[in-house]
Amino acid sequence: MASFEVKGGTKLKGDIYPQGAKNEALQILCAVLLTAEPVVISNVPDIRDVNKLIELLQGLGVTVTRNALDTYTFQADNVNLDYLDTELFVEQGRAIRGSVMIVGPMLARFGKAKMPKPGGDKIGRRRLDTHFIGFEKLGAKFEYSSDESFYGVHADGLKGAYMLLDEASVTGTANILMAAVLAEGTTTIYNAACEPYVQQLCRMLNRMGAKISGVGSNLLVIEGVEKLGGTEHRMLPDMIEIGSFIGLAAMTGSEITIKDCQIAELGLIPDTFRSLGIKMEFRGDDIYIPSQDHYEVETYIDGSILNIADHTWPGLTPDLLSVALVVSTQAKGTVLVHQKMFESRLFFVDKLIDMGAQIILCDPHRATVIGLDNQMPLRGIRMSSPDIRAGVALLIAALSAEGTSIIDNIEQIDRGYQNIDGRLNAIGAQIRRI
Ligand SMILES: CC(=O)N[C@H]1[C@@H](OP(=O)(O)OP(=O)(O)OC[C@H]2O[C@@H](n3ccc(=O)[nH]c3=O)[C@H](O)[C@@H]2O)O[C@H](CO)[C@@H](O)[C@@H]1O
Ligand SMILES: C=C(OP(=O)(O)O)C(=O)O
Repeated sequence: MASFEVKGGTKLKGDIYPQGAKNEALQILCAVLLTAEPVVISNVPDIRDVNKLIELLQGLGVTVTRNALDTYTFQADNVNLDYLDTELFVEQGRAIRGSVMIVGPMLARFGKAKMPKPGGDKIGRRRLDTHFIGFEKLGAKFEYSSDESFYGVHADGLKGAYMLLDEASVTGTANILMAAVLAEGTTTIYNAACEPYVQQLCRMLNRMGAKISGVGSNLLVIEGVEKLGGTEHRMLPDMIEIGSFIGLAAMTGSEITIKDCQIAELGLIPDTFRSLGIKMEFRGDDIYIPSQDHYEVETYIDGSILNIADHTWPGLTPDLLSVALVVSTQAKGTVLVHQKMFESRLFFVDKLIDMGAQIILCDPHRATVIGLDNQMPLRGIRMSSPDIRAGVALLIAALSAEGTSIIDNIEQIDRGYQNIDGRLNAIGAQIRRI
């Protein structure tokens, strides 16, 4: 288990480039299984979860060529279905959440797929019913072994169908979509998730020859095709990383320019941080955050307390609530943070309380943060990162704190943030990997 030693209290200054989007990458990489032709993907982040998925694809027989640091060619012309029965596959599948999205493409192209209960953050219940109900609607037979926590599907041929998803699951929508593109006839997915990750997947599949309309909405209509071909795809910058950098700049009083953000794809993210009083300017496609000693939380028109809550897209992604919460600890004012989707994602606040933050955890989903207005800096402590986003929130807290902090279990941060210590040290942070 690796740790970060973080010397806090230093202002950072300079330009930083966001990596390619982790959650998009996990979908896009699974989509390479839909064709025997080469698929070239660029802006691939060099992070643990993505690298593990690439290893899994290699295990399945996909030829992977690294053309440049962030660019790969994938060719799935010799997929080995027996690999699904190996212990290595089970181990790789269990390690990451994104592995579940091999099921849709495998089912569509080879008529069968199986999957151990996937990994990912332990942030509450993470059911997969939406995925498998969707496959069943397309005509697949579903089997579940509760002893081994193994999910399996098989079909002689998928048939298009109408479905109203029981929840707008991000990975569920991607998975069903990847099965439906090769199904016979028309599939309609209503209550589809429409995060930029899913929109990007739709655009890529259409370039491969799929016929998907309604991209960006919660009603996707897919005319099945017989075959898909190769394509080239570039990943969007990681919107969660961009939000994390905005929070980091505010909390440490740093002047930072986040480069090439594809601002049009960020939805409510900039305005959410603005509502905490954080100033920022859009300069072309860069986000410039000036050094600010104070930031004051907005209240609503009727004077009531600001509420930052997650929602399916185009609402605020749940993956940024931990960062919004940590930034609120030094704002002027009070914020109610409401994590609706996951019930175990706010428990990390006990570490912030140990550092001196004023937070009341109302229940597993809600925390009230009473901002300290930079009158009392947080104190460095030893802590452990429970999940990827809490981990980065703790890193931001440690960079703002007086004294030295140790953050253990940084493998969680490495799951989704590429060389975060190196990149932040380049603009003045003092982070040592120990
Ligand atoms: C690899 C990947 O892409 N992971 C992301 C993906 O996970 P993932 O696709 O696993 O998450 P889902 O969208 O399926 O669901 C997330 C949680 O929200 C609940 N839920 C979801 C939709 C809904 O309408 N109502 C509802 O209550 C689900 O029950 C679940 O507890 O989307 C999540 C929600 O944006 C993000 O936190 C994860 O980072
Ligand atoms: C919850 C997350 O990831 P995963 O779904 O891979 O666990 C996340 O990216 O914040």
